[in-house]
Order: sequence, then C-alpha cells, then structure tokens
Amino acid sequence: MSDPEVVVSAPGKVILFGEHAVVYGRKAIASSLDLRTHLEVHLLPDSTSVTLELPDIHLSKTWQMADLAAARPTDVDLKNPSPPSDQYLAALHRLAGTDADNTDARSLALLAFLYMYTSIHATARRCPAGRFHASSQLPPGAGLGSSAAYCTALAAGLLTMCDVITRQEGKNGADTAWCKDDLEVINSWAFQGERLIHGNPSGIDNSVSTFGGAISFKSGEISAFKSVAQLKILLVNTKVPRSTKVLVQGVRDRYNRLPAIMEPVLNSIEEISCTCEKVLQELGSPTVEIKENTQGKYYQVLEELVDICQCLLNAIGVGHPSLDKVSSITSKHGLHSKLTGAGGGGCALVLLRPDTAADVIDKVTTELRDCGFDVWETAIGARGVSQHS
Ligand SMILES: Nc1ncnc2c1ncn2[C@@H]1O[C@H](COP(=O)(O)OP(=O)(O)O)[C@@H](O)[C@H]1O
Ligand SMILES: C[C@@](O)(CCOP(=O)(O)O)CC(=O)O
Ligand SMILES: [Mg+2]
Repeated sequence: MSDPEVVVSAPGKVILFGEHAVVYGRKAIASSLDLRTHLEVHLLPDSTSVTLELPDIHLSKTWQMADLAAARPTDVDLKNPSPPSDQYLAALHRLAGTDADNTDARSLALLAFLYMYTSIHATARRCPAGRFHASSQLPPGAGLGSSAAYCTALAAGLLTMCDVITRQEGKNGADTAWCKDDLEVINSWAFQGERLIHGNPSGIDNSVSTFGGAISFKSGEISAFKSVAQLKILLVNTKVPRSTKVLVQGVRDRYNRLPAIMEPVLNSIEEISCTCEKVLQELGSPTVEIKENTQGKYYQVLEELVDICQCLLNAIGVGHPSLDKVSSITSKHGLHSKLTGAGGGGCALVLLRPDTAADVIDKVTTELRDCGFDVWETAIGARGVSQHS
C-alpha cells in the first residue's frame, strides 16, 4: 500500500468553563488536549472512486467520482464557506444513504465528509480519487471535541490536497502548521462541519482544535492565553454515550420554555469564565511572582468556580447521575470536578493542584475506575492542527 500523500492531525479539547453558555454568546475558556485525530489521504490517480474509512465508528464507504461531482454546488467561496442549501443537503443525505433527522454517529460523520469533499473540490484545480482514513485517540461523543478534531483534520487535509492552502515545508521534516490566514480558512470549514454534527455550535471546539493552546472565546472573538500548561487535570470518561446535538437542542428547548430563569444562569456561567480568565492570567503572568501561599489562594478560587459551574450546568439540564458520582468521589478526597463538553454523561475534569498528593490522586483514580470509568491525567495546551511529513 502506497504511503499517504497528506497526513494531518488535529487535537481534541477540554472546556474548562462556559460550555453551553458559549452557544448563547457568553465567554468560555477551553484548551487543546494532547489527544489527536489523524487523517491520511491516499491518492489513487487511476481510480474513479473515493473511499472514506472511519475505523473508530466501524464505517467504510465508497462513492463513484461522477456521483460526487453531480452533487457539487456551483457557488463555493473557498475562503469563506457557507452552510449547505436545503437542496444541496438533500443531495448529501442521498449520497450518505441517510435521512434528515439522523443523529447517529455514522450519518453525521458521513455528512461532514461529503459536504467538505464536494464543496472544496467543487472549484479546486484537481479533484483526486482516493482513500481518506481518519482515526482518533479521542473517545467519540465524550465531550472532548472529537467532532471538532475530526472536522478540523478533514478541512486541513482536503484544503491541502486541493492546494487551496499553502503547504509549509517543515524544517528537516518536522511537523508544520499553516500561516494564520490558512488556519482561518481551515477553521471556517471545520466550523461548517461542526454545524452539520452539532446543529448549532458556538465555534469554540473547532477554534481550539485549529489554533491549539488555551483560549477564551466569545461570539467568535478568540484570545489566546500565554501560559496555562501548569494546570494539571484528571480526565474521567463515564463512558455514558450521548449526542452533543441532542443535548444542545435540549438546552435550547429549556431556554425557550424558561428564558427569564435561563438568562441569569447563563450570565453566571459567563462570570465564572471571566473570573477564571483573570486567575489564569495572573497564574501565568511572568511579572506577578506567585508565592507558595498566594498560589493556594488562586486554586481555591478555581475550585469554587468548578463546584458552582457544575451546579449551574445541572440547572440547565445537562447533568447525569454518572457525573454526580464523579463529583461525590472526588469531593470525598477534597478534589473538585465538573462535566466538560456537552455533558449528559461523557467526560468530567478533576482540577488538581501542583501539590495534590500522589496518594490522593491514586485513591481517587482507583475509586473512579472501580465505577467503570476511564481515568487519565492529561496535559493541556497541545499544538493545533498540524501537517506531518
Ligand atoms: N474518529 C472519528 N471517526 C469518525 N467520526 C467521528 C470521529 N470522532 C468524532 N466523530 C463524529 O463526531 C461525533 C461526535 O461528536 P459530538 O457528539 O459533538 O461529541 P464530542 O464531544 O466527541 O465532540 C461522532 O458521532 C461522529 O459523527
Ligand atoms: C456544548 C458545547 O458548548 C460544547 C460541546 O462540546 P463536545 O461536542 O461535547 O465536545 C457546544 C458548542 O459550544 O458548540
Ligand atoms: Mg462535538
């Protein structure tokens, strides 16, 4: 089997504070994770077909180029993509073999690929037949932005394949990213892919996956943190399956029923994000000398924010008994946890202090694993979407 012509990867993410509120234009704080989704593109010049291989969701599907070409839209702005028209979306569903109200993993993954492939190749100079293979270190559907990492890797791979963005030669074969303008293009396409998977995404997930590091995000405005790497967290996957699209719609329904109650809750979540932003800026500031005792003060604030935020997320309807179980185990050992991502199961984060004792971490990890949860300590602030030589 030939080596892939293009290999790209994009990181998942953890939302520290602000999930769901960010969909309503409030500020959220998120950071990329050192867990990545890889896309390999294998060109088959003599072939007339395109194959998508998604082993993580046990899916492989092949189309004839002519059928994909027939679905191509005519009015694509490659630098500024727009959502598919109803007619175009219907053509994509026909190619996927799905119907409009499908929210299962396979349908959503196929739609995102077909939309990007047919749109990006609509006006590109070349439209390669080939095999697209996407696999991930991220658990799909668990709140770690697997959909965003998938869409960001797809966008980077397809745009690179079609020479819409400039391939950067890495120094002595090292991994490379793209220039800022090209990253903006990747992010725009990834956001459109997220729209097909999430329904009504804020854009924070694909932005973190594209640019990497830690950011504060509000209505598309991104500001990068200089340093947040010193934040240590445990990630806990309850393995309770859930769909972000369904959860985001559930919050929308509650908002429509009780706007006067939901508005102040969303405002409080935003205040939590703003407070966290100030604390992280001080913790990461090279000029503010963080003494031993003041550091404890900062972490005490973050721990209180974690507890309050979890209660507010329960109030908007995205909690789950498995997440309550994580909170009760961690609080027994003096640690603090909250759901991350859309909630309803999936992952929680546990905030660790620099001086959290190893035996406390071991005890909590064992108790959580005894509940059947996956637990791992992770580094946050990984690099964004990258191209691998
Ligand atoms: N590695 C992957 N392979 C194929 N599809 C994926 C992969 N990762 C994510 N997806 C798509 O993204 C969906 C999960 O997105 P979502 O519900 O937003 O959860 P998450 O919290 O992981 O972003 C999956 O159902 C699937 O459609
Ligand atoms: C719930 C939300 O705030 C984050 C969703 O994260 P995830 O898809 O569950 O990883 C939705 C969004 O911001 O688009
Ligand atoms: Mg998602």
